[in-house]
Amino acid sequence: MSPETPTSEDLLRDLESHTPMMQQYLQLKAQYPDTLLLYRMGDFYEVFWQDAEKASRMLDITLTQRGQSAGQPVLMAGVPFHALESYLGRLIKMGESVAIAEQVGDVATAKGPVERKVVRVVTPGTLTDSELLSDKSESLLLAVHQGKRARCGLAWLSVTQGRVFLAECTLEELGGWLARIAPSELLYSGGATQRFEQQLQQLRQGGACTCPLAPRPDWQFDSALGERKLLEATGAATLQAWGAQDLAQAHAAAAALLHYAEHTQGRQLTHIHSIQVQRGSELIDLPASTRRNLELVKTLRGEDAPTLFSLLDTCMTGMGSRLLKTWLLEPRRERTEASARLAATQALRGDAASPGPAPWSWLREQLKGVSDVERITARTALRQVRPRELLALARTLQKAELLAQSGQAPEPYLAQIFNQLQPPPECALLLQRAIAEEPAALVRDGGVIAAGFDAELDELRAIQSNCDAFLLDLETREKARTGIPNLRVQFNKVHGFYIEVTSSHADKVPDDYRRRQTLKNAERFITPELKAFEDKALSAQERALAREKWLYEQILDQLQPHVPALTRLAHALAALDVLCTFAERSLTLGWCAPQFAPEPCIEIEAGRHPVVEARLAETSSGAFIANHTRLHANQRMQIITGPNMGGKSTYMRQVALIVLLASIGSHVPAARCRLGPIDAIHTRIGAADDLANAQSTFMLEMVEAAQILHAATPHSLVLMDEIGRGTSTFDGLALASGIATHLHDKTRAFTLFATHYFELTELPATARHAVNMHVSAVENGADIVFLHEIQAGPASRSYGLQVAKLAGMPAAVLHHARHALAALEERAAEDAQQVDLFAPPPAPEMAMGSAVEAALAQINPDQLSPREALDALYQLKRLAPAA
Ligand SMILES: Nc1ncnc2c1ncn2[C@@H]1O[C@H](COP(=O)(O)OP(=O)(O)OP(=O)(O)O)[C@@H](O)[C@H]1O
Repeated sequence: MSPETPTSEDLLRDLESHTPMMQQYLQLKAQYPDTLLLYRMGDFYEVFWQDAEKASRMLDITLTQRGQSAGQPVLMAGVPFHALESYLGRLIKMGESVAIAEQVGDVATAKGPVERKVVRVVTPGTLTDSELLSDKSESLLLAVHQGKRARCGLAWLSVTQGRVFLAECTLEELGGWLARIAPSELLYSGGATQRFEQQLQQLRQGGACTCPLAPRPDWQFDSALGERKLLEATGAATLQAWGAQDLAQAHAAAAALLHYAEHTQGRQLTHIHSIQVQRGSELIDLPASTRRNLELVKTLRGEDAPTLFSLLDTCMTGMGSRLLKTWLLEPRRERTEASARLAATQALRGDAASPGPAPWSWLREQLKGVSDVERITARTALRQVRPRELLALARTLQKAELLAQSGQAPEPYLAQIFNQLQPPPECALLLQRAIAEEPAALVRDGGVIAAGFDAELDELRAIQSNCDAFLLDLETREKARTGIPNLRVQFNKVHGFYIEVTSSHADKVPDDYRRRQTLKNAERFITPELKAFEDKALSAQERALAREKWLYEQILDQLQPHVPALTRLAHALAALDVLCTFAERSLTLGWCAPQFAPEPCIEIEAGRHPVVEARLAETSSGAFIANHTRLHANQRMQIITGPNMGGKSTYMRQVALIVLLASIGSHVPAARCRLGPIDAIHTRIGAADDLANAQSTFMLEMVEAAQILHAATPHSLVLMDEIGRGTSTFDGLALASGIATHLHDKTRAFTLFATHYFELTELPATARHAVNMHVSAVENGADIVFLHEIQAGPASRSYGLQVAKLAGMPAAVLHHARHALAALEERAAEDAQQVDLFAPPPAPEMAMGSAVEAALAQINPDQLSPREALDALYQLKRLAPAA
């Protein structure tokens, strides 16, 4: 921003001295100080001063200077009105918010600048336009409240859904929540402490969320206000129905959330009909690192494919794709829902022996072309819906009705879905009757309401289309009445309708003809009947348009009560779509139904990595080798060794993916799968320098490993891939052995521990719940052939040099390395003094005189009130040795 360019506050101070148009602009801008304000001027949207500089930089549009206002040169930049959506899309992608001021006054009657109003505020987290939204993902707005005692309140919603989500967590857990919710925009209080704000920024930089952070006024984060707003939005008397009554911190966040959402939409959100409270303890924990490492929805390079989601998502509708993504990222620990989905999928797969297409295939045919009922419903509630969307909704409701009737499903979960597919009858009927077959894109263009819906509109339209017939009819009648053979009834724009009689027949003109215009050889007349017709015809078009607009508003009014039922219907369509997808994927990819077990276990027979398998098939690079996994209460850890490129990472990831797929109620890429309770999937795989956060590869590795050791439980699945490789061999080995021992003895999580430190294969000798596994490879002369089979026992060697040869390492380097390796192995054999890596260490020494330190260690500053903090300080003072 150029330092000379005045800010809008500077300019506002001198409001009176600006031109009337700039005064109007500045007054509007004052209401949206942090938002780029696009100001409609004729065929352009203009931005001024600092906004102009910003927009010109971001959109690469020309910055111009035109005239002066209050002695200041006016800096401006503009975009053509017809290209607005594409510019908006770009700005939103860059995290910018945009307010759009349209001309709302009458240009003809306005004195001074035409009245303008901000009609829309488009922000990354509150998008509703289908052109700006991705079909396959939600755009979520999240508000975070800094509560007392290091607690946070969270409230989030997608404006295109009818549900608000609430949660509360500790400050430490916030990163995990942000990663899980993945908001498009995050609101926090401008009154939050500096430390809290820094923490948010750090989480953002650390990749927990990538969206813009927007501070909002502190008063909006008010718990009582939030509770009231939630009650108002849902129309409920109490929040108990959703178990959302005792969440004061989350209510405070909800207050700011709803306030902001309403502010951007310019109206109350009337389509919020339910609240969902999310408790961390109900979901299987998938930390950000796990989502990333398992490439659930993004590849490690940040692309959309190939990922688990891209492989799974053959949904027929955007609603289905979005729901599938939600299911995938929010697996539940409790298995009732997953079991219901599995039973439904089984029913949809059908019976191979029965004739005709399988249920899933027939249903997917019906789901083809189904419109985005969820978003159309939200846009209806927000009164932003376009005529063609209503037509699409009408057609989908017809389809849904057919589906509802066809679905005589004995399977209870499907029966419940089919039940909800029944559209509200009056709603379907209303839309069928009201909307024309091929409506114009916008109501203001007319031709939106169907013929036969409204008598008055039909009459107005009839006047326009029957004009010619009426005039011919009148001409015939008048010719007969007056006996003037060349009498003509005509119309021109200046004089309107008239009857023209040549001068030679002037004597036959009847008394009721009034002269309108005299020409050289003719006279033009008007009659009371023609005058009445003229009045009707000339205003008919305008009146028809006005009538259509009014009727459209009436239709929107009548649709409002159906919004909850339509939201349910949308959800049922989406769920049906995902379940059909589960059935299709299961059959196409040869997956099996998992079984849930009450006791701790992960048993997989012939498991495969679905994405690697698909890629091998695509590139015809051979078949994927299936592998078994057996983990249970007495065998909780596998130490996996074997050559580079042998398939260790693939194997570990496939176990995690199978566990996740089973947990969401999908079939899994295996011949058989039995799964006990799971509360988290932790992964420590690979390492990428986190330069943004100033963390080295090794530091990041240790931070992630430490987090896992703190968070994992006996019901967690932990993948550790080559821990310790980022530092010197001894440090790395020592740390790896410590971590493996801790996971085995203390955490007792199901652990897959891949390593190149052969020393670690000694662990199972003393750790009774650990076993050695290795990926097989065979040597073929100087080359190596990977078999990718997981077998019992430790690997014999690591084949690093052979892999380097495969990678095209120069022969001279390999020659050198072979010599070096031989020398190293010889020396190692000579001083092969056994070091017992797994011998228990002596108890850590208590440092002398550490009473102060011990007391300090007990203190958690985030959980102290100011009073308690002061007391603690006095206590420390007392403990400190006298100086
Ligand atoms: N079970 C399998 N069947 C067929 N091909 C496989 C299998 N597992 C792995 N591969 C192939 O081998 C490649 C390397 O696998 P992976 O990355 O898992 O090896 P790794 O043992 O972890 O190697 P490193 O120790 O170097 O990390 C994969 O990209 C895949 O193409």
